[in-house]
Amino acid sequence: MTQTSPTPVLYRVTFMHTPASPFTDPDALHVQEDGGLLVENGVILASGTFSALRAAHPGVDVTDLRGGLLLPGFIDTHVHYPQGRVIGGLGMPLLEWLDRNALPEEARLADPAYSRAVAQEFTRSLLQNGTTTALVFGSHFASAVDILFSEAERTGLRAVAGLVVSDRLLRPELHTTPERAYAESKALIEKWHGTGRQLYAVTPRFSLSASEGILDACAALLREFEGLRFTSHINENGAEIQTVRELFPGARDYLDTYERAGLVTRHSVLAHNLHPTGRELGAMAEHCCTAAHCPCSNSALGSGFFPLKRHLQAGVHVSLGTDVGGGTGFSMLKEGLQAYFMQQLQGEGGVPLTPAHLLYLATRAGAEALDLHHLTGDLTPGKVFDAVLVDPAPQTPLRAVFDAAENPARLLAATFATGTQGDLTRVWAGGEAVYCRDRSGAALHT
Ligand SMILES: O=c1[nH]c(=O)c2nc[nH]c2[nH]1
Ligand SMILES: [Zn+2]
Repeated sequence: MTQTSPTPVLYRVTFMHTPASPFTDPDALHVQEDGGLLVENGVILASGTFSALRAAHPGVDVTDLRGGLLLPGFIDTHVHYPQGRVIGGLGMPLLEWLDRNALPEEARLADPAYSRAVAQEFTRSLLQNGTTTALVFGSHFASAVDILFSEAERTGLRAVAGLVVSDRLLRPELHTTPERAYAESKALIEKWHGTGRQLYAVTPRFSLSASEGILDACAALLREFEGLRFTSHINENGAEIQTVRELFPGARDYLDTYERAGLVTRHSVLAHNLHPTGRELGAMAEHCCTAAHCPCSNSALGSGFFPLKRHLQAGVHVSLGTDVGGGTGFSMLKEGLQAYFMQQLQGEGGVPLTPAHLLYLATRAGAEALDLHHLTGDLTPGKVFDAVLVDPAPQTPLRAVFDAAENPARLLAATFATGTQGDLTRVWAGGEAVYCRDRSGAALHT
């Protein structure tokens, strides 16, 4: 990634963010109309009204973004790098979808030329959608994961990613051994963990495809290296859960297959968790791990409704993920809206989500899940300037709402309800403009 400019810039724009959680703090949403954000060396130095910041910093260059709405860069906590080209495999439950749709494509990433093209599409798709940090489910091939990290670092995406490891029940070319999984992961960790914006996540695909030996190899890596993250899948689909039960007769439940290997910690993010037991929720809360909720995928694969209320009541942290390609695209706006829909559809059993909840789930909740909230996830001074500008073009549905809005809260609600990638015109990662589109629709970066 190119160096950030050391020259300070004062951004003039209405901005919103959630430095706290609306699930616990009714005043979590901060709205600054005609705001100012002073950014230097990629870091936010000061924030407030534009007039106050202008008075305090009269000589600083101003970038005028009035007419738009600035939000923190989105944080997608579950997205599969090798699945961008198989979005849209509708009409199948999880295990059939894996066999017929996802795994044949994942096998193609053995070819470095193929994986480079896919990595470029993937990083571009995330940044164009305003996602500046992602917990990425990598590839089964170490060469493809190396290429992903180099593309992420080149484009400015903060990727928390790793080699996906499995040793049974997928396809032979996607299987490895505990020894090879350990050795290849270690080499990637030594090269990429903490390099630039990149971090490493130890990633067994799911217990269905992982022997105890490979889970132990994952645990050895977590013990050996500081600050690694851990991610996998859990409790997504009835047939999957039943198979895991048969494969681990000694385990109390699905979570226990990871827990007894020492894989469930503050740095663990488990995707889905649609069908948890009370014990699993209690243990997840105790270990301070996160459930990544992926509502578009859950709908597309018919996997079920996410029991958000039970997670919150148990004290389990929840973040949001697109789960491309089980999910339907890279938009965290669409994902937030689908989360809202699915809670609405549960009636009394659902949690009524406000636009503040959706913004929190799409930004700060992900930063907390990844233990990166000291760096990103909101726009308070001291944070890195990871941000996205919503600035709908004239004569578009969202522009009509923006122009008519009587208060800024309407802007946020409408952004989630009807905003698309086409309404996002600028994205910054670490203060650097990593995506920029002019009013004609021409992409100027990435
Ligand atoms: O939604 C999912 N997508 C996947 O690729 C996958 N692999 C295991 N379990 C999974 N669930
Ligand atoms: Zn997934």
